[in-house]
Amino acid sequence: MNKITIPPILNIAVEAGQAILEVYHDPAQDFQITAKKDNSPLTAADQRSHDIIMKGLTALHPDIPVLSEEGAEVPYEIRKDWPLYWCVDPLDGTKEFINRNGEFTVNIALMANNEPVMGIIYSPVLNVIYYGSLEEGSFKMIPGASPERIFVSKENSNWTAIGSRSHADPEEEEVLKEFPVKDKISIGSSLKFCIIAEGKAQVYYRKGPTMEWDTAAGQAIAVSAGATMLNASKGKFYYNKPSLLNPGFFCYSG
Ligand SMILES: Nc1ncnc2c1ncn2[C@@H]1O[C@H](COP(=O)(O)O)[C@@H](OP(=O)(O)O)[C@H]1O
Ligand SMILES: [Mg+2]
Repeated sequence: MNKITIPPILNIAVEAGQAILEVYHDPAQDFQITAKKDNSPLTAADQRSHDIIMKGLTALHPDIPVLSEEGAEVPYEIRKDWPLYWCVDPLDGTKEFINRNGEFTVNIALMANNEPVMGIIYSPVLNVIYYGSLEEGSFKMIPGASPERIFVSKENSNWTAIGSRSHADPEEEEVLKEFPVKDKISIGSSLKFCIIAEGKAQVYYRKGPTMEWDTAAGQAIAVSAGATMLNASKGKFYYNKPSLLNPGFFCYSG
């Protein structure tokens, strides 16, 4: 097996993000929206990003399987025995992409024994990469520039909560009362985990549904920067479940 290192994966994420941007900035594109099973919009950009990531990851690591939102469904009976796999969301924040507000990301996570151990998130519009591994910590980088190490906030009071722009649940406010929250901000996509990782917000509570590929890379980056990820009952947050639908969760500083 080839040694797994982060830099070539960063290049794949940036290449995928640039392909997304070509669609995003094309004024002739009406995004060819079709309905997926969960009714979220599917665009040409999702598919282009998926193809680049699949090609890139399988060329680098032909022996590591890929579970992608845009890939074929893999039966639980097969994936349950994977010791290592990539969990990929080629374009997270499709609603934000369609609304052209820039809040979408490319997400690649390495899963070892069903835990996110490495994560890469690229925001094509911001042209910023967040990445991290449990071994080496988390970083923020403009492609081609030097990476900056990032850490969660050490703030004990005056917390900022971060939540979904398009899928917030009114009951989230209630649960957030157990944290010292003073402010609330909303943003689309896995950027929420990155903002926790760089200490600009302290808690992300999500009541409503997400899929495993929405959280895997973000969890790896946030946890590698010092955050805690728990399910909504404060238990362990599991991956590679028979259903890839996530329960509610908390991701918070410390
Ligand atoms: N009813 C539902 N069932 C499953 N996942 C849902 C969902 N509604 C939203 N999501 C997930 O929430 C993600 C968006 O989160 P956010 O609102 O934080 O940006 C979506 O990612 P995609 O945009 O990649 O489809 C989608 O996977
Ligand atoms: Mg997603």
